[in-house]
Amino acid sequence: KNPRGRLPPGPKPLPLLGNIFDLPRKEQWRTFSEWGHKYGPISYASALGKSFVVLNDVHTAVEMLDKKSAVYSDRPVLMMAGELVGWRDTLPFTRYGERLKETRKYLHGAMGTRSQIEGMHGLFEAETRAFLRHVLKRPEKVAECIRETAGSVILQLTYGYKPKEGKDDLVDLVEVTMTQFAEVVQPNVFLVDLIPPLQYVPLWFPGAGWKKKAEFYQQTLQQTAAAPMEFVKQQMAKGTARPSLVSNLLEKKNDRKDVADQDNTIKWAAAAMYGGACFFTTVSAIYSLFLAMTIYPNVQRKAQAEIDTVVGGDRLPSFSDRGSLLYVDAVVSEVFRWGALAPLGLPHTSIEDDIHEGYFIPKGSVILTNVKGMLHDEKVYADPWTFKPERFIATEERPAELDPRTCCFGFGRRICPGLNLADATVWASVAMSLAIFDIGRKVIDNVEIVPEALYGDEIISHPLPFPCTIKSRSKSAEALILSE
Ligand code: HEM
Repeated sequence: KNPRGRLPPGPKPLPLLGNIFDLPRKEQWRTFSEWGHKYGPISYASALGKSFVVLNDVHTAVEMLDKKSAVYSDRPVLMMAGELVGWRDTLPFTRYGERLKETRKYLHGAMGTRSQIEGMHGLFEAETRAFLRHVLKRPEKVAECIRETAGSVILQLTYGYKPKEGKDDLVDLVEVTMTQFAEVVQPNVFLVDLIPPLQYVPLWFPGAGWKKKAEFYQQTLQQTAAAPMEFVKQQMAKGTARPSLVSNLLEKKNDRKDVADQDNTIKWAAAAMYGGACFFTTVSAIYSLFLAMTIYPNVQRKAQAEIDTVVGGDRLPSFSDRGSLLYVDAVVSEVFRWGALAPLGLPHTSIEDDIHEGYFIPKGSVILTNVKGMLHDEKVYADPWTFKPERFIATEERPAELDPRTCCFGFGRRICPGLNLADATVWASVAMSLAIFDIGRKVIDNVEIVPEALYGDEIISHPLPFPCTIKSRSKSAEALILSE
């Protein structure tokens, strides 16, 4: 028994090893949901001397991570991805402290307010129109078109850099870096994550191939952060820079402080924009829309009927219509809920001991939020696995169900700084895609294929590739995007 208080309930630990065999390796959210049913909203496990606290409901996560954010806003140390490859320099993996505050301030200054996001509406609309044109030409490559568009939006906002259509060196470099990231961030794959002293093994040591890999990936990451920053500096020197997050920050830079240090902070703040957090989540949200529309044709028809009534057929929906397109808005919310793009959010850690609801939470505990479980909790969402935007529209018989934004963007001082941007880009994709396209089921040998809603098991989880057809709704719909 712990002298400081009772630990939260959880699976029974083994001597020395703790719960090493209880901690799931795959689809962790599923096991964590079972713990939620068995042990309640806070459960506890330990392994190799580390404490893990799993939160299974929104209320508890808000009470701990929002209301006690000074205690719960650190991140765990990731040996391979963070320390050796260098991802700790990017915001999602930055430890709690001054650097975190400064970087978040930079990002908040660039995309934290309504008027800043409104300033980006033109870009979102133009890029979404280009996206629709690309999909019309290559409907079977919709996933690729989504990635290209997300990359283009983020690179323009961050660096004023418009990638070349087709093949672009910077986009390619970013993709390589992100693939390397996905490999090194997986838990329990690299031994050094379990046995940290292995980091001191020299490069020449037999079996230290993983260390050479870390060094190589580190160079790629450094180059990916530095190259676009150099691009902006060169454009600024020539006087041809387009306004962007980086050009603004470089102009406003406070020269009283160490300039090199500030350049470094700006470089990594910018890298956080197109790093995993922005890119993969947006891509997954938009791909989830296409998946949901393939499975649920009635939802699609309802959204299209609303667009036809409010907007008509002779123009595309724009942000000025958002307030009148209630059902479309509900589709956006349902994409965030049903898709649960970040199934466990990102882990927080506590910087001091705490007592919460009578339970002792030791300093350094890794706090895992079961966001996917929260978004599919049948106590909160009726029929949670069905894509049903109506749930977010109150009727006389029942109130609207809980807005998924209360948890899908995370909590406290680590809450997603891109949430307004994400909401706006996803809205544009939903409204404009449904105005122009009919997304339908593939027919093979006279059999209609209804895809299953299957998602990958990564930190940011994507729908697995699925068959669908995408056709323009009419010649006049086509003309609206081709006339550009
Ligand atoms: C499309 C939907 C998106 C979802 C569902 C999402 C979700 C999340 C979640 C769950 C976290 C972790 C919060 C926590 O630790 O409690 C996070 C962090 C973060 N997100 Fe997003 N995100 C999205 C889009 C974006 C976009 C578009 C950007 C960039 C423009 C972005 C940038 C970030 C960054 C930089 C962090 C790390 C913040 C920190 O560690 O302090 N995200 N996001």
